[in-house]
Amino acid sequence: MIATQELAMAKRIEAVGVTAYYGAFKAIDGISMVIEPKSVTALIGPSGCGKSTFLRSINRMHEVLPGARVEGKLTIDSQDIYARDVDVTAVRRTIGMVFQRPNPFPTMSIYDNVVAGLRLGGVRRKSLLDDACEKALRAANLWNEVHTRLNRPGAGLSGGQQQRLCIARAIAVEPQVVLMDEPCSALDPISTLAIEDLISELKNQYTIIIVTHNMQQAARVSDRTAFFSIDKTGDPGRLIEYAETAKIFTNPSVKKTEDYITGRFG
Ligand SMILES: Nc1ncnc2c1ncn2[C@@H]1O[C@H](COP(=O)(O)OP(=O)(O)OP(=O)(O)O)[C@@H](O)[C@H]1O
Repeated sequence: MIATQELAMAKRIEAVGVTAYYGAFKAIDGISMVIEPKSVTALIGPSGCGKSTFLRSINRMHEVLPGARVEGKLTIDSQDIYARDVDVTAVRRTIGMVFQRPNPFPTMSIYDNVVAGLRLGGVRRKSLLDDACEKALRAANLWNEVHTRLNRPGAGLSGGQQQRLCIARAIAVEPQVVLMDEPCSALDPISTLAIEDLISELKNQYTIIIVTHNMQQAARVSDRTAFFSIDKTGDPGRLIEYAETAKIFTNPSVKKTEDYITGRFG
């Protein structure tokens, strides 16, 4: 069994032949890649190529849908997160996730949102929760804007602030990996830049994987970029090219990558 403490040290992710299904439909096929610790990896590609499916395979969220399953191997620092004796809750707790639309718990205060995961994990002492709340909000660049109103509802913040609140909530439990599924797609350009700055800061501590449709964003925030694609509707998504972001955007090895990043398809 993977203990939380062991996972807390985990950083490097390796996918070997990861294939995911929704019922009989194969959505991604044979994805193999190594994601380095303390880096930002962008997943790009046309709609339906399986970026979100792959992302959700990494924290075992894909399988929560009825009929959905994952084959292949996914390891975090050599520990197989799909091994039969793995504690799935511990895996999910160790891998923070930020979604497309900010989704703070609507009836909870800002404070309660940030510490929700810690409370679920059994932390009760107020001083510990207070410290963790401040630390996470500072790390999410939100403390200065909200510290005088921690007891107000999280839903009362602007969209960009709500997304930073969701990032604070994700990092409060000190995961080593943070998955972000188009975290800026519902945000205005200023809030988007704030999140991008935040991602650049957070990578000093976390391994970050971000799905984005915005290629400028991938170019700005990521160290490595993985380009996924599908041949035609109904086919599974495949990893076409994975390399340093600068290489993908200036000198890709595969013609299909070049066609995509130059806007010729997708
Ligand atoms: N809940 C689901 N049930 C059945 N099929 C699904 C489900 N979610 C996604 N799919 C299918 O799986 C494939 C991959 O979808 P996925 O959302 O992973 O792609 P994506 O690259 O993230 O797309 P987008 O960029 O549009 O968000 C698509 O064909 C999609 O229709």
